[in-house]
Amino acid sequence: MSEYSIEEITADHLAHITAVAQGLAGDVRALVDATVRTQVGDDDVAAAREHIAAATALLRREQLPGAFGIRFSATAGKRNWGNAMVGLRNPVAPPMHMSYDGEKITGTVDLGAAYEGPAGLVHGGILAALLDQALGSAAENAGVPGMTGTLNVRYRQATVLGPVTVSAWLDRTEGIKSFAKGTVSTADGVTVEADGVFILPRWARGQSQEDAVRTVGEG
Ligand SMILES: CCCCCCCCCC(=O)SCCNC(=O)CCNC(=O)[C@H](O)C(C)(C)COP(=O)(O)OP(=O)(O)OC[C@H]1O[C@@H](n2cnc3c(N)ncnc32)[C@H](O)[C@@H]1OP(=O)(O)O
Repeated sequence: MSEYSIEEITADHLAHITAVAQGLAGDVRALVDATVRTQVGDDDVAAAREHIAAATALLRREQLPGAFGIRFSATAGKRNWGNAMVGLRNPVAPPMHMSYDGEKITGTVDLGAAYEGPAGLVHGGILAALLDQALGSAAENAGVPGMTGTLNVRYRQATVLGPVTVSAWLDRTEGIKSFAKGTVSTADGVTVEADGVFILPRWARGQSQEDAVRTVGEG
């Protein structure tokens, strides 16, 4: 699949482009938060829009033909920098920071005003997306990656905007199907529970486990 590619880069270049991408995405995230919460008058909004249009035109000077995709390299491992939940250069991603402890995955994320659903609370679709990512990554991390087939989400109590922790782990596998579970927690305790089935797509079946992780995996 063309969205997965090999791109060798040096460690120095990786450090440089990481810093540039994180800086830009962070600035745009701050702009989104400022946009949701601004109370300035029309003139200031008009002036801000001119600046934003100029910045957009600058960035449009040179663009990828499509999405970032998922890139592999010996130095950088896997780069899913366009990912909507964890992508390092994607300002839409909150982003969720993932850490790995054996087969358990922990995602930490601070959800601000841009992720609101009910007043002061996190949008349920955002929570489902974070869980989809974490459960899928748990399956991938355990060496049994797959596309989300089914994701069941149970919202046990409201999730207040602010810091949340997403936990995920592989429950079991059945052939090409991986079953993962996870939770979202805040200071209030567990707010959401999820379980999902992740299925190796037909085109990836028969590959070695290593190849499957490099061509199906995303987390
Ligand atoms: C990848 C690592 C990811 C890391 C991070 C992930 C975060 C992001 C995750 C995503 O957002 S993935 C994008 C959302 N998901 C998709 O777009 C998936 C679209 N669907 C497909 O690609 C295929 O339908 C799928 C790979 C899920 C299943 O492939 P097939 O339709 O060819 O399945 P097949 O007919 O061969 O059935 C294989 C087994 O899976 C079962 N199955 C099929 N579809 C299912 C389903 N949707 N839910 C549960 N089980 C399902 C099916 O019953 C059967 O079970 P048994 O072997 O026990 O008989």
